[in-house]
This record gives sequence, structure tokens and C-alpha cells, in this order.
Amino acid sequence: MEKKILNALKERISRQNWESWFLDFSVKKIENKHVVFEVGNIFIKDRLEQKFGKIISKVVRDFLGKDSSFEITYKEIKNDNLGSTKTDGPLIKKKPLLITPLNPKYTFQNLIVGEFNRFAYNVFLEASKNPGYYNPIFLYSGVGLGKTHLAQALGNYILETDPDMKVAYLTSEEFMNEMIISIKKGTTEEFREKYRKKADILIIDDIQFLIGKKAAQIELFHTFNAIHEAGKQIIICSDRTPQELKDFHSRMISRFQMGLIVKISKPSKYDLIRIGKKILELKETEISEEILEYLVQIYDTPRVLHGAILKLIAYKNLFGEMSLSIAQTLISNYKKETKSFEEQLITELAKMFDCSSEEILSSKRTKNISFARKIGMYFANKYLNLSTREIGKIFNKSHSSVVQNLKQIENSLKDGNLIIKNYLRELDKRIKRFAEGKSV
Ligand SMILES: Nc1ncnc2c1ncn2[C@@H]1O[C@H](COP(=O)(O)OP(=O)(O)OP(=O)(O)O)[C@@H](O)[C@H]1O
Repeated sequence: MEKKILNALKERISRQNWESWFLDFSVKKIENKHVVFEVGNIFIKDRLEQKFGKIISKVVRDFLGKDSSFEITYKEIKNDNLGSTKTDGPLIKKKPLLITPLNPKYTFQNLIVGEFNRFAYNVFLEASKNPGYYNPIFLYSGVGLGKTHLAQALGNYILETDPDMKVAYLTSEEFMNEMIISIKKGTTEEFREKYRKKADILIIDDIQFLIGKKAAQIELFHTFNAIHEAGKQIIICSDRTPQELKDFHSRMISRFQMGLIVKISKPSKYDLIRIGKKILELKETEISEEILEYLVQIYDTPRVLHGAILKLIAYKNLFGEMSLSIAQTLISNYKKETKSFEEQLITELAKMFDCSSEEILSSKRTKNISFARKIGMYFANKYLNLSTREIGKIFNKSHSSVVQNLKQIENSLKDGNLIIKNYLRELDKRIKRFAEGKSV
């Protein structure tokens, strides 16, 4: 009977649809007049129900009678296998060769899943296991709702399971800048090779940046085609739908529409609290639920919530305490205050080292400025609890140069360097005064 039902279905469905959607479709069991079908994942289950529900129902009724029914189940993916570093793998893990760096914290495990992103999460999880199957994937959402996190989670997952894969993640702005540099240097062939041939997975974030940048759009179009034709995975992240990418050539828009378009919506307050807890867990620190509840009344996206939590953590680190009333005062000060802790840190460094904020943030390597930068980086890390990646963003420096600078200061402090100690003490005093709202 199972076979007959499947054959009858196959006859009614076009070959193309059968090959796209029914390849792992099977009959799990038939109980009385109820058929339980099974597919590989929730995404396919949803699609089958929406697109082919009527045909399936008709075929089932043809065989089992008018009052028969069916359901589609899917093989659940166990969450504890996701990107875990604790699985019993080889003791020495092969280090993946990265074309571009990924944030190791952006994993599926660290992603809170709720109604707002469940579909996108399932699609990405499936794509991680089967790269190229849904191609391209176009992910869009409002600002700061977790696109980068989700897209990089796929990259991290793939590298974790297969370190030989070459994952390239970059924003469309980085893509364009690299293209321009390669034109200037006469190395366009290498640039093209890197993304068109070497990458197995290409993730382009913030595609909307290319609006109005025709040359980069054309280059990306050719890269897209090369990767797509080779059956490799392409992921495009955007703050708007493909149709809303005004001025993109219609050929390009139709390429984006050819695969799966998935959306992340705004999380509920309940989900934002869960995200807040996850951010705190990753920072290995605690802030009461009462404070989190207060924060989610004000901040409604993970990105701004993340920023607010970092500020509270910085304060807690400086003063060793945090309470709802402190949080309320801080947040209302921040709302009035145009400067953030990080900006104030740069201002104070500039004052202490007699240079400008721009110089601190530049690539200038004068002794005085390099030293100021190192002190600032160390302070941001140890006193404000910012990660090396966050510090890299603030100071416009690569992750490895931040790590190196921190090490140097750490070693000097171990050797009892009093000058550094005094600078840190002075900086601490100034930032605390700023945090308390007094002018420095
Ligand atoms: N569902 C989630 N679970 C846990 N953390 C999340 C979630 N969504 C977002 N975050 C966190 O919120 C911050 C902002 O997310 P992310 O940068 O991925 O957003 P985005 O949509 O790519 O932003 P943009 O629109 O600026 O490109 C990150 O620190 C991320 O880890």
C-alpha cells in the first residue's frame, strides 16, 4: 500500500517538483485510515503541506476512502549536536583555513529561536547540513535582528563539521573595497579566483550597500553566477526584500528570487529577555531578570539590547555593583548622553596622551599614539569587559593586532610596569566620573 500511494502521488506531480520536494518523502506508517508521511526536515514538511497538501489528501482518499486523513512528520534535529565543541571528535581538531574570519560566538547554539526566526533558523540549519540544496538563500530583516549571527552560524557549523570547506563571509562593502583595491593593484584575477573558485560557501551581508554601486553589482553578479553554477552555496543578507533593492538590475533581483527568501521578524519581549540572558551568559556575567525586563521595555531589537547590556556590564565591572535603580539612571543618562563609554574612552585617551581622537583611531604608529591605543585596548578589555572583537571594531584594528597589544600590556604589568598601572588608574577614575555623569 505504501508504494502504491507514493507511485500515485508521483504520477500527479511534475518531475521537477518531485525532485525538489519529494526525494526523501516516505510513508512512515498507516494506521486504520490515517497515513503518516515522513520527510527530512520541518522546512520541507511546511512546504509540502502548503503546496501539495490538496494533492496528497486526494491520493490518500482515493486509496483509503473519503474519511481518511494524513499528516507529515519530520525527523527532529537534536539541539545538543549543534556546533558543539564538546562532541567526541578527534582530540586534535583540524583548524579550518578561513578565507575571511567568522565570529566564533555566532553559532546555532548561541542563537535563541522563537516564532520570530524559527523558519529562517530551520532553513539555515538544513542548509548547513546540505550546502547548495536551497540556493541561493536570501535572508532579510530589519536592522539588528540577527541576520549576521544566523548566517555566520551556518559558516561556523560547516567549518566545525568539515574543516576543509572554504567559507567566505563578507559585507558587500568589503567585497566592493576589495574589488577596488584589486583593480588598483592589478590583481583582479586573484580577487575573482578567491570568491568565484576557492569559496565553497559565499555569504554576502548587507547587500543593500551596493545600491547605486553599479560596477560592484556587476562584479557580484558574475561571482554569484560562477558560484551558483558550481552548485556551491550562496547566502545574501539584506535589510529589505529583493524587490525593494531599487536600482539593482532586474537580472540580479531575479537571481535572488530564484532560491529561498526567508525573513526574521521582530522578537517578542519574552524572546528578547531570552536573548538578553544569552548575551549575559556569553559574557559570563549576571544581571537580574528585573533589569532585563526593564531593558526590553525600551530596546526592541537584539542589537540595541546587546549594546545596552554591554553598557551595564561595563558599569558593573567598574563599580562592582548593579541594581534596577542604577540601570534606570544609567539608561536615562545614556539616552541624554550622546557619548558612549567607548567614545569617552577614546576622548580620555586623547586628552591623556595629548593627541586627537582621530589619531588614536588612525593607523598612525607614532610611539605615543601606539602606546595610548594599547592602554585603551587593555582598559576596554579588563575594565569594560569588551571582547577582543568588539575592541577591534572600536579601534579599527584587526583581531590579531588587538590580541597582540593586550598581551604586551599584560606582560609589562606582570613585570611591574608602574607607568602603565598609573595610566590605567587615571583612566579608571575618568571613566567612572563619566559614568556617574560628572564632567571630567
Ligand atoms: N536570536 C538571537 N539569539 C541570540 N543573540 C542574538 C539573536 N539575534 C541577534 N542576536 C545578537 O544581537 C546582535 C545583533 O545581531 P546581528 O548583528 O546578527 O544583527 P543583523 O540583523 O545582522 O544586524 P544589521 O542589520 O546591522 O546587519 C548580535 O550580538 C547577535 O549575537
